[in-house]
Amino acid sequence: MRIETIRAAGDRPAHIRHDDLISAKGISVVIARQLILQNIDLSVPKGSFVSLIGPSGCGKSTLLKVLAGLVQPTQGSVSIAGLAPVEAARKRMIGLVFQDANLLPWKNAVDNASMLLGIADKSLSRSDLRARGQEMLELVGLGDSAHKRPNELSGGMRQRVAIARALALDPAVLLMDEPFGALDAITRDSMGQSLLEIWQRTGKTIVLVTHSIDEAIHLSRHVHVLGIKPGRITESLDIALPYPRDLSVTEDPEFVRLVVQLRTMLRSSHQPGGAS
Ligand SMILES: Nc1ncnc2c1ncn2[C@@H]1O[C@H](COP(=O)(O)OP(=O)(O)OP(=O)(O)O)[C@@H](O)[C@H]1O
Repeated sequence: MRIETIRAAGDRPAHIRHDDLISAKGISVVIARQLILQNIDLSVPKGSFVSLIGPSGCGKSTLLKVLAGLVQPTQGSVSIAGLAPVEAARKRMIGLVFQDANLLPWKNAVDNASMLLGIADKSLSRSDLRARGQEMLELVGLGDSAHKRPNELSGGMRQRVAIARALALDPAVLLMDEPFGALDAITRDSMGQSLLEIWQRTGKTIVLVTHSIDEAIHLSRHVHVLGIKPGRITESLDIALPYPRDLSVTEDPEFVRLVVQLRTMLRSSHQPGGAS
């Protein structure tokens, strides 16, 4: 399955495929009279794993917020399964995970994991919520830590709870903004591997913002490189390494070749306003 990404307006395909869960067309964002994103087209097929990578400040988070309905584009439109993002979010189709887990310090892991679900569905009883929270903690490998409060959890464990909290809503799409950015290299690797396994088990569609070339290649089916000033998609790379993947994939010669290729793409993306 290929993801179509169009790099410039003149390049736009005549139609978006039916299996695209996310379809963003002609997205431009102006904030405080600054052009942050310019004419971004992005299609993400259902069940795919896509990463966005690019220099700091190029607009990756802004693009993710546009997909989530948190930022309204100045131009262009986004559809999530045919719905505007705000509507999709209202129907609990979007799960969000940020760099900071933002857990409630006075609640234990299981109550944090079910917190958003409890807000979204008032009909659920406390025991329903606990059961769902526990199920999600088990999915993220934290089944034994349900009773622990955030201050008793490591950074990686807190992020696992944040992922459990997003998954508890059973969203179609998981939008993740540098979720492992604050973790040490080894924890980050194992979190990436866990995320892959969760993705394979749940079939969610994932869009991940990352600064890590290795992480993008290890996890994704497809990587989009954003350039800076203004933020736009400059290149896209298919990652044809077969799934399931584990960390040994990083020693595969094809992985190493892709790292070099993506690094070269990223280098050019640092040139403001450079050719797409
Ligand atoms: N609410 C806002 N007000 C003013 N400027 C903003 C706002 N939101 C984003 N920007 C600007 O938009 C640009 C893109 O920001 P964004 O956070 O999307 O980039 P990013 O690629 O995610 O950066 P990083 O990799 O450092 O997290 C930056 O120049 C930022 O200062």
